Amino acid sequence: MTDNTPHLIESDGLSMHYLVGQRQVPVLRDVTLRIRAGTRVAIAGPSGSGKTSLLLLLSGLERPAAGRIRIDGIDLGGLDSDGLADLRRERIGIVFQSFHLLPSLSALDNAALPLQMSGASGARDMAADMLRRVGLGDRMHHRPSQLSGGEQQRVAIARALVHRPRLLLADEPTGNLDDQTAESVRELLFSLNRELGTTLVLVTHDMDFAARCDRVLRLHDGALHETPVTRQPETLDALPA
Ligand SMILES: Nc1ncnc2c1ncn2[C@@H]1O[C@H](COP(=O)(O)OP(=O)(O)OP(=O)(O)O)[C@@H](O)[C@H]1O
Repeated sequence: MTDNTPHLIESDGLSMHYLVGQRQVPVLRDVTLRIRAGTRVAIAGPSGSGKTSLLLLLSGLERPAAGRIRIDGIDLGGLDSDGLADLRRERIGIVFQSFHLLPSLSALDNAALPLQMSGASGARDMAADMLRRVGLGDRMHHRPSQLSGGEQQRVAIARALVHRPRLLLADEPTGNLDDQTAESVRELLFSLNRELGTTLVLVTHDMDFAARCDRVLRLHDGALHETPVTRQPETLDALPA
């Protein structure tokens, strides 16, 4: 990967607010962002600074009040809600802090769900392959209640990656896990980034986790600042812009 690697995410002048009654509460202001394909980027910042809101914009689950977002060259502003759903189905995986698994389905059926919903053939085989990659080859037929928190988060990661998206957005993916389990999920996310080339954008309060990414972006009062990473990046020839 070099400075010539294309940008997977390009955003310019993003602003966003929530409406509380009649009042507009600003959340993001003039956020401009470039993230190169295949890199690992952490978004840090105090509680309420807009981290989750930024992920919602990048996934097309919310729309900005102003500004532009391109994912993999596609302008999100030009897509209607079906188009945004297609974009997510094809190119984006999302992992939340709470795992959002369907309790009545096995790990295999949970992981296969996005592919089954889009009518893809071989959904269960692809889900089984992804569950093996996340170390759950022997837990495929367990329901979420029969799995540990770390295992449930692995199922959620397998589900987010089963369609081989170019971009994985993860919102506090280790926030609900004990230290040891959190470390295994961090390792897993980094190894999948290396193996599959998936661009990883993660929101985290954990600065050790953030420091192991290629870049750390910090949100403060809705504005974005880059924090230099002091270590040598593991996967890049040069730090991406
Ligand atoms: N649906 C909503 N309606 C109104 N205000 C909202 C809504 N969602 C979030 N907010 C407000 O927007 C601001 C940013 O929220 P956001 O969840 O993006 O922050 P965050 O940095 O992810 O916080 P945390 O680290 O606590 O998860 C907060 O002040 C929050 O109260």
